[in-house]
Order: sequence, then structure tokens, then C-alpha cells
Amino acid sequence: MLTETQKQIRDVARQFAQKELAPGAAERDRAVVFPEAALKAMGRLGLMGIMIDEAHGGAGADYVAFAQAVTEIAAADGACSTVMQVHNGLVCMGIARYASTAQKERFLVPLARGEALGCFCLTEPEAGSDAAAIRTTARRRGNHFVLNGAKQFITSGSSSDTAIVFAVTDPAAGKKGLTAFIVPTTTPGYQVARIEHTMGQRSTDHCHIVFEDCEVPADHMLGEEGEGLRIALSNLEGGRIGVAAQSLGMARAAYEAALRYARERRTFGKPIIEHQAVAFRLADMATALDAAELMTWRAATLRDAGAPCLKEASMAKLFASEAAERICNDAIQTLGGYGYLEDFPVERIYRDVRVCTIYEGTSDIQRLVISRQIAG
Ligand SMILES: CC(C)(COP(=O)(O)OP(=O)(O)OC[C@H]1O[C@@H](n2cnc3c(N)ncnc32)[C@H](O)[C@@H]1OP(=O)(O)O)[C@@H](O)C(=O)NCCC(=O)NCCSC(=O)CCS(=O)O
Repeated sequence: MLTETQKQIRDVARQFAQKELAPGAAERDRAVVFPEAALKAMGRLGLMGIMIDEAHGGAGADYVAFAQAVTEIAAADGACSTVMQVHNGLVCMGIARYASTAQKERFLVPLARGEALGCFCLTEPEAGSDAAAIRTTARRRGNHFVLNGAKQFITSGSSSDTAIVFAVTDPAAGKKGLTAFIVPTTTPGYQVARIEHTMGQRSTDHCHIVFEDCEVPADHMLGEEGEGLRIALSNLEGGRIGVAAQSLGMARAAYEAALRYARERRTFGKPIIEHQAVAFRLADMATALDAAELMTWRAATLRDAGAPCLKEASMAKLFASEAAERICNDAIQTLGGYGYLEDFPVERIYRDVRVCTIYEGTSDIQRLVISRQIAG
């Protein structure tokens, strides 16, 4: 059962998503337009700092509410939901959990109010799944650190105001030699080298970022020196609940489109939903959606209780993202040739959902994390 606050946040997100986001999603995808105004409006509604306490400009809610809101936004516009979930789940929560009081005042408050946007710079051209293999360096120079290196696939990399950046401060220390920094993207040396052309989620900017002698004050360090990998991985544990929720939202939208179509479209003298092949396909889609929702809810509930949920978050992400891809594929199959046209939303949703089995840890990485947990 959802609490009153969780229901309220879900309903605010649903109403906004259906009224303000859904009508323009196809056009934003076609024209490759970043949903800047929509994100600002989401900030005013409290959807950009859902889990941040009210004293720091947030809505003071929890992971269950976050998952509900992300699902609703994703059901209307997958691209927008990625920006929102990275901002909430990885950036705001990373700062909320590890920042000093002064850092929270300066960086978290505008982020949680939606007046500033955040990005999470971990992945590199040669360090994706193996997060500990990053090569970007941060060398101390007096009261500053100087960052050099490159980051890849950074969501909102060119639209963000604030980046959490992971870099090597002690190459000899291996996994204990990584450190996190809060970097304003206006800092000289933060360079957007390229915005990638992607299969889906085209209205978001997935960027290649280069750090060239990017100097940040030492007091921009997030957490302790050497704590970077732990911060990255614990953040990703929560972020994966967000990706599960996104997958769920996009899959629900595709399923609902397929169900509507199957009730209206007639072949051989009756609605196609009365053909068992179609009805059974829809039954499988509905069942997988329910399972994905329950797994996402379980992981979010555990996280809210402060209980370990590494396995459950990875399971939710793995199952929901793979189920979502199948559901979107089945939705296209149900619509037949029309499903392949841009005139119907399912082809866009299919493209948008594809990345959910890849980012914030591929399906293979989720299986690795789960298998380590069950091995004990
Ligand atoms: C594949 C991996 C799981 C391998 O991890 P490692 O074996 O290299 O790391 P560990 O030794 O397991 O852990 C290092 C350190 O961190 C602590 N840790 C690990 N997990 C957690 C957690 N959930 N909470 C808290 N602490 C944690 C662990 O105890 C160790 O600390 P100590 O040494 O004990 O002190 C890993 O590399 C991995 O998950 N890879 C996937 C990376 C990934 O998901 N990348 C995606 C990047 S973000 C993105 O794609 C989207 C961003 S966006 O859209 O712009």
C-alpha cells in the first residue's frame, strides 16, 4: 500500500506527464530537442528533489515515491525520465549522502529545487562495466585538484550545471585510489567534446566530456579521498531502482497502446484481442509488468528501510529492463505494420527502452552482482 505522500507524488507526476509531456514526446524525439522547460516545471512540482529533505529544497519523500514518479514520467517520455532519474537518483542522492553541510547549501539546494541540473561522470571510453578502471586523474596543486581525462555516455553532460566526477587521486592505491568531486560545469577545462547520436532517447544529450586542466578547489571533494568507488557503487545501487522504474513506465505505455489497439482492430470478423494468440501475448505482457513492478517496489522499500538491497536492486533492474524490451517488442508485434510506423508511439518507446539493459550497469553486470550476493 502506498502512503498518502507517495500517492500524492505519483498523482502529481502522472497528471504532469500525461498533460505536459506525452503530447510533445514524439516531436522532441524527432527534432532532438532537450526538454528544458519541462524539467524546470518538474522542479517547481518537487519532482527534481524527490528524496531530498525539505530543508534542502526537496520534497522529503522516499525511494518508493521516487520510483512511482519515475514510472509516470517514463510512461509519457522515456528520455525525460532518464534526465530526471539520473538527476534525482545519482546526483542529488550522491550529494545528500556524502556532501558536507557547506556543499549541500551550495550545490544540493538548487539541484533539489530543479533550478540546476546534475550529471554523473563515471563511465570512460575504456572503463564502463569495470568502474574501478577509470583513468581520469585528479592531481593536487596547492588547495586545488586538477582534473584531466575523458568521460563517455554522460546523460545531460551538456545541459547540466553540476557534475559529480570520479577520478584517480592515488594510482598506487588501486580501488582505494578513486575520489569523487563536485564540479560546476562552467569550470574552465570542462569541455563537451561531442553529443552522441543515439538510437533512442534522442531528446537527451548523452555526451563525451573532456577534462583538460580542469581545476577545482579541494573543498569540492565529495566524501573522503579514496572513497570514490564506494560512493559510485552505492549510488548506483539506488540508481538501479530508478532504471527499473523507467523500464516499467515505458513498458506500461507500450502495453497500454497494444491493449487499446487489440480491442479496436478487427480481423476475421472480430477484435484481434479475441484471437487467442494476441490475447495470450497480452497476458504475458501484463504478467511481466506486474512482476517488474513488485520487484521494483521491494527494492525501493528495502532501500527506504535502510536495509541492504544490492541484490534486490540489481534483480529489479535486470528483470524490469529485459521484460520491458520484450513487452515493447510484443507491443509492436500486436500493432503489426502500424507498430513499425512513427505514427504510433510504440516504435519510439521500443527505441527509448533499449538502453535500459545497458546503462547504470549492463544486464551482465547485474547478473555478476546478483551472483556474488547469492554466493555469499
Ligand atoms: C562490476 C562491479 C560490481 C565490480 O566492482 P569491484 O569488484 O571493482 O568493486 P568492489 O570491490 O565490489 O567494491 C569496491 C568498494 O565499494 C564498496 N561497495 C560496492 N558496492 C557497494 C554498495 N552498493 N554500497 C556501498 N558500498 C559498496 C565495496 O564494499 C568496496 O569497498 P571496500 O573496499 O570494502 O571498502 C562494479 O564495477 C560495477 O558495478 N560496475 C558497473 C558500473 C556501472 O554501473 N556503470 C554505469 C555508470 S553510470 C551510467 O551508465 C549512467 C550514468 S548516466 O546515464 O549519465
